Amino acid sequence: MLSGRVALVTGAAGGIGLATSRLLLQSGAMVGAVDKSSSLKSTCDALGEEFGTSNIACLPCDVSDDDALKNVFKETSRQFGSLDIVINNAGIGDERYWKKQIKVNLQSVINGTYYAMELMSPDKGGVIVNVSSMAGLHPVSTGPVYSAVKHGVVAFTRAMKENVAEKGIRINCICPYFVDTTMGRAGLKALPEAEANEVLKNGILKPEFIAKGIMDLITDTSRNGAILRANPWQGLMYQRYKEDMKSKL
Ligand SMILES: NC(=O)C1=CN([C@@H]2O[C@H](COP(=O)(O)OP(=O)(O)OC[C@H]3O[C@@H](n4cnc5c(N)ncnc54)[C@H](O)[C@@H]3O)[C@@H](O)[C@H]2O)C=CC1
Ligand SMILES: CCCCCC(=O)CC\C=C/C=C/C=C/[C@@H](O)[C@@H](O)CCCC(=O)O
Repeated sequence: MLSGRVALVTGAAGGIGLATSRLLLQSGAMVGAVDKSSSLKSTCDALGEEFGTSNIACLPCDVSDDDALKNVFKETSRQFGSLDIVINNAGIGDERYWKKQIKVNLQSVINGTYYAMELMSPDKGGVIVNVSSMAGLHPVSTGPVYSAVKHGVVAFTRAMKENVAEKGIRINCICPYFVDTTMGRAGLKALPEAEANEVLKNGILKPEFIAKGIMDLITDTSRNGAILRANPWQGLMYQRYKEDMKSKL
């Protein structure tokens, strides 16, 4: 389905980013895997074993370092000959380091979007998917700065739809509920008991389910500026805004 397409995934060493990288490779894409984790190399080696070493580029990088992020975007395009898909996924969820949250969870998404616009070819139908959170739609008292930056990811994605469309690119966003990853488990642990029990009652999503939602945003060429919610009781569902209703009248 994505044969010959080139993707860059940030936060690819684990969790949602790893699940998304695997699904992209299974679908025939080549993947530039970006992460600051020391486990990135072993992850890429394993993916190379399974999908072919020529289809994966291991690109260590701290996405909050603007120049380093720009370099891995350029390297992905250089190594594979183009850049068609960008998944701005890397993120942290720790209010003790709230300034770092702003840099990792929002600044890197903005930078990644602009770098993608510079490198994507206007006639190849590029697509950017930004990973926000349910906290990007519903403020969470235990994560005020996390909520703020994730709201920013949603707003930035929606605000950029016309700007990217001028370059033949689409930009979309996914907002997951709790997902069974390192961050998700830590976030759950940090909740007051009653709230944690509520989350467990609602259910925890699998990273592979979010990867499928991201794939939908990549392959559905009708979607630009779309906000896709992912929760255990409704599955994948597009957020509706009044301009969507107007356009449907
Ligand atoms: N797990 C969950 O419950 C939810 C997660 N999300 C979002 O999904 C995205 C992925 O999170 P998960 O896979 O759950 O977390 P995770 O912690 O399992 O994976 C995040 C990956 O990003 C990498 N990373 C973190 N900071 C980085 C930096 N400065 N530079 C490069 N790589 C960096 C980590 O090394 C890790 O491999 C994040 O943006 C998160 O906010 C959204 C909603 C729910
Ligand atoms: C600080 C670390 C957070 C861990 C990673 C996440 O982002 C987990 C998800 C964060 C927030 C969840 C918010 C839940 C809100 C509920 O009150 C409910 O109203 C959600 C409604 C579901 C929907 O709108 O689809």
